[in-house]
Amino acid sequence: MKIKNKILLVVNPISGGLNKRTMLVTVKAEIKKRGLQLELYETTGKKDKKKIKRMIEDFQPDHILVVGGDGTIQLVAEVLDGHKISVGILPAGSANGLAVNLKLPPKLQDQLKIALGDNILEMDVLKINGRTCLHIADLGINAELIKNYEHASIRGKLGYFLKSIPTLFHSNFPFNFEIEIDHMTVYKKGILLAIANANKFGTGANVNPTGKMNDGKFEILVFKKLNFIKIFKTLSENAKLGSDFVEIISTTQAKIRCTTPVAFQIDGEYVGEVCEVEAQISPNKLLIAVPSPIE
Ligand SMILES: Nc1ncnc2c1ncn2[C@@H]1O[C@H](COP(=O)(O)OP(=O)(O)OP(=O)(O)O)[C@@H](O)[C@H]1O
Repeated sequence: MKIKNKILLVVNPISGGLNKRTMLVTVKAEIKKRGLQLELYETTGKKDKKKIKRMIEDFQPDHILVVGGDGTIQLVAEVLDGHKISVGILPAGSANGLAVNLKLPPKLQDQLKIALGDNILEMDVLKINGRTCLHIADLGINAELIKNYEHASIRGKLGYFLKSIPTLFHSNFPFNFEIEIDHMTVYKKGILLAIANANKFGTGANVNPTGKMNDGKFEILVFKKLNFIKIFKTLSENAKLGSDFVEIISTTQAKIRCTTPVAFQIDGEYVGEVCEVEAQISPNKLLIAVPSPIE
């Protein structure tokens, strides 16, 4: 395992609506205690990629610690595309979908041990319509919910639930999906088509229980109908979802077309309505610190 001497700490000061001051005191104290060199970068929302790239060239870090939500981790992953620098996450966003999938613990001290530890996962990264996806993207009803939730005044799971009621009434589901994989085309009808590198949505729904983040593949999940009991079951760790509820296709690349524009989200961020999506596994992995070795 590569020795970590130089740590670049990337902090998003606004993510999750949290004040990071106390958190940063703890993080800096731990880095000092370990005798590591530290450089801090605070994101501004403007030209962050370019500025982080320059810091990497100047400081030559061995490891990057990210304090932020999924958007900040994506930003760092994009800067690191092709680099062999590892990343540790200190989740500080509103949903923290990647942290949920990596099973990171809730306490900062435990997160720090993992984020500075030696268990590094060579994680697959998806490129979807040219954007980076680290855990789950989807077309359909969940993306519509995320779009409405972004404008909601009540945050958290309650806000998501309250927003779901009008969304379900106004949605045009089911949608017609044309899925092209290796020159073979299949047609599916469903309420939601997910493109999953990981197992869970940020809300904890375990929709892809057998998916692995380091197998060089992703899953296309087509949810056929709106079955609230089955959706509720996905919140259990060992959810068994029959093919009458969800159909799963494992692949390395796919083109998906819809007959009408459908709401689309990547890693919990609403992208817009699209008719065509192209997804493939990137040749470059993201080296990410995880709680225990993952085969
Ligand atoms: N200093 C800043 N001021 C305003 N916006 C910022 C700043 N730094 C970063 N951003 C914006 O923050 C967004 C990324 O936030 P991030 O996804 O990390 O947190 P979040 O939205 O709270 O969390 P999650 O994705 O887990 O729900 C990007 O849109 C980026 O442009």
